Amino acid sequence: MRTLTGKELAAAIRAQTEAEAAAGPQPRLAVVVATADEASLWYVRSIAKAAASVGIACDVVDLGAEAAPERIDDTLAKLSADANVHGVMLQTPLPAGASAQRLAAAIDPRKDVDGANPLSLGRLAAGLPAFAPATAAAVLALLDHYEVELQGRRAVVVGRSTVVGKPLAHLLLDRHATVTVCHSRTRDLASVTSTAEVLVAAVGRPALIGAGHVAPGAVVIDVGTNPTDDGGLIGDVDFGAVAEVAGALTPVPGGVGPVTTALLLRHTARAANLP
Ligand SMILES: NC(=O)C1=CN([C@@H]2O[C@H](COP(=O)(O)OP(=O)(O)OC[C@H]3O[C@@H](n4cnc5c(N)ncnc54)[C@H](OP(=O)(O)O)[C@@H]3O)[C@@H](O)[C@H]2O)C=CC1
Ligand SMILES: Nc1nc(=O)c2c([nH]1)NC[C@@H]1CN(c3ccc(C(=O)N[C@@H](CCC(=O)O)C(=O)O)cc3)C=[N+]21
Repeated sequence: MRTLTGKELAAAIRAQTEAEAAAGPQPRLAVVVATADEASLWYVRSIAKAAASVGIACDVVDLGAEAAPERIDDTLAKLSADANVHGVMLQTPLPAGASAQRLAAAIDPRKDVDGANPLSLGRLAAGLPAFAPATAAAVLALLDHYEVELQGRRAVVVGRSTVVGKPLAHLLLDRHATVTVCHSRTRDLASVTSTAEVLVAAVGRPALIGAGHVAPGAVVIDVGTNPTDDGGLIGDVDFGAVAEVAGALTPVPGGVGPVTTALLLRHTARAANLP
């Protein structure tokens, strides 16, 4: 079994991004936050730290966990109109009553470095240039880095969120995989996932995917980052059990996560250099 780690790939992407960022005016990313969710805030801090390390300016605009949707909308619109800001990201989760899908429409698609605007998802589905959500792009980047063949192969994505599952299904289709998407209403999940040559879990349920869900030799990508009681992190895949069956598997932590952060910064540098 090959362990597909993401740290080295993330470092390589950051190095490239540092060079891209240095080639023009300093890129600036604005991260809009309206949550007290610890995992989400951890991600924001790691974005800020990684941005500093590659020469990208990062403003965290914290509106507080009680922010009204109108205020979030207004903030996104102002940042989208600000010529000094090249990338705008709206962090999830959001306060009750606020819809990420609705609010993200206020992000200028040219600055939509986490592919959250419905226009970005539509363009992705249509095969037009757009920023993909960094997490979905990270799954593709890992598969490419480890030279996993996609054309003609059976790929199964578990999860259909706008941030991960849906855009990822389009990216895999675009690479000529035969794609099946599963979700909470899927009947007999294991019977579907065990047909996958490439299996991606993006659910948010600790160790949902066990040995019985995986075909021998399959490539398994674990997007899940579920906090544990002792302050650690566990994926959607039961690593120990699936490692006995799979041909290749990403670890959590140290798999998709670091690549996600690196790609968000790459997108920001590219947004700053758009003609
Ligand atoms: N490493 C990284 O960079 C990132 C990691 N994540 C992590 O990925 C995971 C998924 O995130 P996200 O997509 O935002 O989550 P969402 O909660 O938005 O979506 C979860 C999806 O999983 C489906 N689902 C839930 N339970 C089951 C089940 N028992 N069987 C099959 N499908 C199920 C849901 O189905 P339905 O649509 O029917 O409700 C839904 O489509 C989380 O652990 C999150 O922390 C997220 C973003 C980035
Ligand atoms: N609009 C939006 N887009 C997102 O992409 C998004 C979001 N909202 N809200 C929160 C989730 C979560 N997320 C993570 C990204 C990287 C790691 C990551 O790098 N984790 C490290 C380890 C962290 C640790 O050890 O605690 C790793 O996997 O190695 C984790 C989680 C992005 N998210």
